[in-house]
Amino acid sequence: MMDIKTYNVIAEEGLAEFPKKIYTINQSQRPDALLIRSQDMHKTPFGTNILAIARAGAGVNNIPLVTATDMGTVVFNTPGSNANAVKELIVAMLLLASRPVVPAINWAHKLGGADVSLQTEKGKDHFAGTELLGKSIGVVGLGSVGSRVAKATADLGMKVIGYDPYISVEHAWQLSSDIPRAETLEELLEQSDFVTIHIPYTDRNHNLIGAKQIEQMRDGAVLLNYSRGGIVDDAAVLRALDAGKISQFMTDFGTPALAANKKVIVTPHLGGTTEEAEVNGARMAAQTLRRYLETGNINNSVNFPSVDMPFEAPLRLTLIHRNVPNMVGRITTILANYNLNIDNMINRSREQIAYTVIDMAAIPTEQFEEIRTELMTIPEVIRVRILKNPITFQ
Ligand SMILES: NC(=O)C1=CN([C@@H]2O[C@H](COP(=O)(O)OP(=O)(O)OC[C@H]3O[C@@H](n4cnc5c(N)ncnc54)[C@H](O)[C@@H]3O)[C@@H](O)[C@H]2O)C=CC1
Ligand SMILES: O=C(O)C(=O)COP(=O)(O)O
Repeated sequence: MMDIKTYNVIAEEGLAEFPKKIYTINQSQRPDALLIRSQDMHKTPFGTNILAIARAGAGVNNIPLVTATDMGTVVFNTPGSNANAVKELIVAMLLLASRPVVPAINWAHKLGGADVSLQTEKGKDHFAGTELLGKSIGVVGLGSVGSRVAKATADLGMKVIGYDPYISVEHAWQLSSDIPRAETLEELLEQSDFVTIHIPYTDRNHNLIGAKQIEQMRDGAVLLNYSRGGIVDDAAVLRALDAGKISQFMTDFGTPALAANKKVIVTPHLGGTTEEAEVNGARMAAQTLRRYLETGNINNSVNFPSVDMPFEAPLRLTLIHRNVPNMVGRITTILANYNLNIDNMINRSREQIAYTVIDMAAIPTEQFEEIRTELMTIPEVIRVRILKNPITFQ
């Protein structure tokens, strides 16, 4: 049996992916893997018993990736699972930035008496807005969310300009060729009535939008941050709002200072919070976790290489080790000493870490621990697992 520990609200549909015959959920003091959303894993200790952490969602800045990698803990996310939810919220926020719908509703609800319609017609002009049609929007980051935002806003008749110097081939294909791309962030900022950010929080992206970038924006522009706090320098934004340089800031990452400012609209980290996105993310995370725990195959990892080798032999050895020369030689020498014949093998690396998967014929279960211990004597080996093929193992 393996135990999955969860943090945050994880959709039942995702948990249902774990068959009760082989998994328990939140039952063990020493779980085998974690299934989380925004839980701050920098402040949540986890030990080497944790083989993997699956983040149902996109951002992984809540997970100490270097520590996890050094411990041999594979971290996954669920690319694109909540991108439509974020896109739809961005459309809503753009509309709210253009038309004072919320104050207008609050006003309308307070109206009373027999002449409500008279008061309505007399007062509604206080709530006149503007239209999105023909306005320009700069989309910073053209990944799963940004590419969808670019398409949706183009469909609304906005003039879209994108910026993503690191765009993946897959996302570049998804992006309409009609959407022009800026060479520099400055070029995007200078041309946009609205600027929306859809990039991960990394050291490099800390305060990507600061005082200098805000100065490059159009006077009266609207800024949206539905990526992460820390990507936008909130103090610089508040100064720019007070000075009238930008007109509104809409963010999913509130602070007391932001919430106290009338030109700021704060939403409570709602981007990925729809029923559909929660189910998508939980299912995808659970499936990815199961694949890794049961077969050792890796996809959608943010710290380990992808590996997809059909599990056909009775036994599979998986080894996480440092990416240094002659590892495969040293590993196979040990296996040869046990007279073990290799059916299939794959070795992949990603930066400092490497992953070797070896398929072979059945050996007695009693030998597992001895072989595992011997392989662990190689100093660069971090973790060894021996997986039984549930179909072929005798
Ligand atoms: N508010 C919410 O609830 C949600 C927030 N997010 C945030 O949005 C981020 C993006 O999500 P996805 O689009 O799904 O991720 P993604 O990985 O598909 O796309 C991110 C894109 O940003 C680009 N990028 C990175 N640094 C950049 C920079 N300095 N300038 C321009 N482009 C840059 C990358 O090349 C990539 O194409 C996540 O990392 C997460 O922090 C995502 C989902 C929900
Ligand atoms: O996917 C992301 O990066 C998000 O920010 C969504 O976070 P959540 O799963 O709603 O806590």
